[in-house]
Amino acid sequence: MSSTRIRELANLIQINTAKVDDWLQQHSLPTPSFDKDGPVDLQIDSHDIQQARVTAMEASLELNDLLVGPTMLLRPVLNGSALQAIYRFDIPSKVPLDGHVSFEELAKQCNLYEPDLRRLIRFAIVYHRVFQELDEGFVSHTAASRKLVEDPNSMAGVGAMFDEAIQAFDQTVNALETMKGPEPNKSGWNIANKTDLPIYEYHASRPALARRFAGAMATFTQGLGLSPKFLAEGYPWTSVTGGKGTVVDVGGSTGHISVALAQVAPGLRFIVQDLPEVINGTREPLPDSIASRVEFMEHDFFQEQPVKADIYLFRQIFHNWSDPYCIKILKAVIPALKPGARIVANDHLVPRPGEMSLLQERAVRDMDCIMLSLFNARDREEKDWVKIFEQADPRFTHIKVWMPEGASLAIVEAVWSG
Ligand SMILES: C[S@@+](CC[C@H](N)C(=O)[O-])C[C@H]1O[C@@H](n2cnc3c(N)ncnc32)[C@H](O)[C@@H]1O
Repeated sequence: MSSTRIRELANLIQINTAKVDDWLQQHSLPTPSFDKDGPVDLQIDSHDIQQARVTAMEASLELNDLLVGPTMLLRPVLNGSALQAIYRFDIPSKVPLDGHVSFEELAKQCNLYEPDLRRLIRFAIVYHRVFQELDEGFVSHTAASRKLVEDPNSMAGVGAMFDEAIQAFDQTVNALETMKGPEPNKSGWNIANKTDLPIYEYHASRPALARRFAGAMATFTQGLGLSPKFLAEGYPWTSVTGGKGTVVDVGGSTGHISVALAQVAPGLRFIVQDLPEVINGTREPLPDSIASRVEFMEHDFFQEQPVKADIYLFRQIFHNWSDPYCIKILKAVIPALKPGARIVANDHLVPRPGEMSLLQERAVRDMDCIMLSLFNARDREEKDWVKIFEQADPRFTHIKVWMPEGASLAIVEAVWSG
């Protein structure tokens, strides 16, 4: 098998970590650990061993970045200004896909002071691997920055995260301190945007923001374990419906999930419901093979559900709302439910401590805290899911929660026994 960069890095990590470890043992120094009594600093006074330590650290960072991949590298670090500027001034489209552009020229095109633009770009280069500077003073693309040119949803994701969400994180503790209650307009996002409107109502009169948010949703479903295939393969769509029937994709945004599901369940019809500004905004193009089975409909899920269906899918909906609002959403579906109809939710499942790997648990805690900052809402543990169904109506029965193999989102199912 030929050597690749990732194998080379793994070797570097192996060799240099062994050098550090041998040296620490020879000098009877404690091994690094997160234990309460573990060493606060590694006391390495040998230049060579210090060098081995740095080599192992850098190789592991590069290996991490290569294995994580460009999409995930576009996610936040502590300072979001570089990616915010890249979004705000649409910098990726100003860098030629082949060749390069000077900082001076780029600054002119963005109407920015060149030293400021240069430092922001250099931050993005080292933190996000967005752009590179192969010749000093000249900017060219990397895979991540090219993705921002070629994939408008990725660019929308950067905008939603760095030109909207990150400002809400800053205000979250202020919101917790000064605003009490379950309402969706009591969040850090509300303080940051100086508005009493909840985020979706605020977006309603700002179609560009609504489109950006919908585009961001579509790109964030490309993360590890978030592919629609986990929902498509992890739920028995065909057996539950006898192979034909209707699925309402409530809050289905661009329809990207229904498009994926329609491909695995050829007998099912899908109705994607969302707010008017989303339904009339960016829509997923429908492949010919499924176009006749996927429809779009304006519907506010706090109003009575107008469609009688077999399954009502709520993917990443309930985590945008606090419990009393989730209960209202469920109650609004009840008039349309026939016995045996299913509610299927697809959301993160908050684990008990230690139940998931560190990386998985970080992803869930990350999303849970984003829900807090933007919506004054939350992700839920299994018992919380059971509780909201029981509180909405005791005729929701057979409540089951499971995690498809490799998925990041759990499937929650309740059957209407009405
Ligand atoms: C987090 S996104 C999830 C989108 C999609 N289900 C997915 O999994 O990608 C939440 C969606 O709920 C929609 N939404 C918010 N309030 C709504 C309401 N009152 N009625 C219908 N849809 C709403 C938003 O427009 C958005 O598309």
